[in-house]
Amino acid sequence: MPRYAQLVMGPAGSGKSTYCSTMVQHCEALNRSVQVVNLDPAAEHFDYPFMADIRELIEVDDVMEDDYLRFGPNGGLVFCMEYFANHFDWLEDSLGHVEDDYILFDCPGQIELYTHLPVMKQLVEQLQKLEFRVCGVFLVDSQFMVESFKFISGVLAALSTMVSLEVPQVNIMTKMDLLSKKAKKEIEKYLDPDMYSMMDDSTDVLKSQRFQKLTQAICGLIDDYSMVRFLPYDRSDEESMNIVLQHIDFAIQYGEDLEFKEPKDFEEEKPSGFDEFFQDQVDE
Ligand SMILES: Nc1nc2c(ncn2[C@@H]2O[C@H](COP(=O)(O)OP(=O)(O)OP(=O)(O)O)[C@@H](O)[C@H]2O)c(=O)[nH]1
Ligand SMILES: [Mg+2]
Repeated sequence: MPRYAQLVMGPAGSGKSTYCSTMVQHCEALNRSVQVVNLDPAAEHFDYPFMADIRELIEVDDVMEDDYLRFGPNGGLVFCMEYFANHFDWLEDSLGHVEDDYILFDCPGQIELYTHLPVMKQLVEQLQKLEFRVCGVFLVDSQFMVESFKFISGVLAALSTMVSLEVPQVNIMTKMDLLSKKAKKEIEKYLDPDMYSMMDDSTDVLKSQRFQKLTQAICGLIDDYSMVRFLPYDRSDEESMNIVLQHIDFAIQYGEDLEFKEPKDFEEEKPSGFDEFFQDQVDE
């Protein structure tokens, strides 16, 4: 039986830890058992129970305080993640070998982890070795998406993660509950990839014509290939959480194995029936 994993990624403060805690509560209400693993060695506060915590292995503060290493917070985090990649046996021991389990991995917010460092890809490969079906969940804060050039940078960050990890990915716009009615309407165009090329920036931030043209050209490219789309995530709206969960479940085929059992049982009877029939014919 496979196991299921969501890698919850995204820029700093995009709402990854909040997503994990609200998703666990949502799943509990649906009678589904979901666990969380903290992979952020700099994390301090959690409002969810976790099954494993990377800080048992290594913590950013220890790396920064080390007289020999002398890292700052970002370099320290990269060091921690590389150390983690060299000690995946810790992860294997912490996860155990429970079939059919469903785990959310709360990742750190440094964007370089998703764009060019190899550690996330190594983590995906390790999880696949442990029989996990992995779905990337990339979070972007909806507050930053109201101007088109900011939206493009969100799209490109999501795209570069998708390309480097090579697993199905669901992109999510978080904190929708903070948007006003007007902003919600405004943001609808960002939720429909067919509209990307038509995006027109109404703010006067984009004064340079060439910058505007570049934005439009990138939007056109994304639109032509329908490469990236976003789902809204509103933690105060069960329906929006359900839609996100359904997309992820579909991407990792959660529950498919259960549906397979019935037809298999039915088909197993058929061949033996045919065999008996043909055996009878031979006997005659
Ligand atoms: N209103 C609202 N606030 C949110 C939501 N998601 C996150 N927040 C707030 O945004 C802040 C950052 O959220 P976190 O969940 O810690 O974000 P994160 O991505 O885990 O941050 P890092 O781990 O530091 O990268 C917190 O103050 C949260 O309460 C949301 O859906 N709605
Ligand atoms: Mg966090």
